[in-house]
Amino acid sequence: MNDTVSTGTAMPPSAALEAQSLVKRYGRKPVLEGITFGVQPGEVYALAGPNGSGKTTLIRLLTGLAFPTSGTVRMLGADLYNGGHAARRALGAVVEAPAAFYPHLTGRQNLEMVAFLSELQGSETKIREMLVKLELLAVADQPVRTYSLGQRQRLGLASAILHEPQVLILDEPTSGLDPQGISRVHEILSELAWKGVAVLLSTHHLREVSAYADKVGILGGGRLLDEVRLGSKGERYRLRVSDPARAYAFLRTVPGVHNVSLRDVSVVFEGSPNAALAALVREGYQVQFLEPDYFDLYEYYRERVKHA
Ligand SMILES: Nc1ncnc2c1ncn2[C@@H]1O[C@H](COP(=O)(O)OP(=O)(O)OP(=O)(O)O)[C@@H](O)[C@H]1O
Repeated sequence: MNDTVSTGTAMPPSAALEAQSLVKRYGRKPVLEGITFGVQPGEVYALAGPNGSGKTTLIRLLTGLAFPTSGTVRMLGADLYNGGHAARRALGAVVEAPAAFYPHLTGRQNLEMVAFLSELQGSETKIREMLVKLELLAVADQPVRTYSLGQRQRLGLASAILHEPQVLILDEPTSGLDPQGISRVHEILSELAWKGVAVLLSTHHLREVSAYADKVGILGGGRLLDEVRLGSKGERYRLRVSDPARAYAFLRTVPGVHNVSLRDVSVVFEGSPNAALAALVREGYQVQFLEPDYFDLYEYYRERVKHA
């Protein structure tokens, strides 16, 4: 496993969204087998997994659209299945995107309907703000049936976050969006997380999501195979040097250089690249290259799913 990430399924008690030992069977067919994980306030958690691994089923359980065979889901500490209103009030969600809307009503009217149903105060201003944020103002007064897929996706997100939920759950929020739409959604989700919202999304786009997710849960065969915490990028370096085994041992003694490891014929470390380079050159090593060591989530995922 890559050194820039850490894994584990331990769940601190302060998670805004907590799934505990979730099992789902259809008849005798097991779809999810004992899923336990949590999403903290301010965290973006991406669920990844091959087709049929159970992402949509898990999202349906987490949003109360389906019931588990056993296990619990808590939203801000309230039980989703028995706690009723308290848990659901905290939740905003788009499951099976794009969300369903009244096609003959305009985008604005659809949001008014959502605001009415969730008894939102001051909704006119909030709806306008949301239309601006999601870049839908120009089409706000057109019927939704005339919207493109990207516009529907953004309207779905608008309706999910209109009541300012503390937990946001989205099934593939960027599928069908163009690059500009994708980065707009990223910005919005990052901003919500920054404000303390716990965001859970499912995705097939690992390289895209690794740019802004804090954690990735890898589902495979109905189990949570791994959780990957994405480290701060650009702090690790990799170098190729003559006699890497000896250089590895030497770098471990250099001040300002830490967490040194040997990966194949490369030496990987954290800390100051200048300190490492100067020390190696001073000792007579020939350094062929030194570069930032970016963690490739996609490659890691492929290996993890292959060996599951
Ligand atoms: N209502 C159902 N009855 C029986 N089996 C079901 C039902 N819903 C889902 N399944 C099965 O559960 C498994 C997981 O399906 P799910 O849709 O959750 O996977 P997914 O990871 O979301 O897949 P994809 O990436 O293709 O969307 C599949 O084998 C699917 O056939």
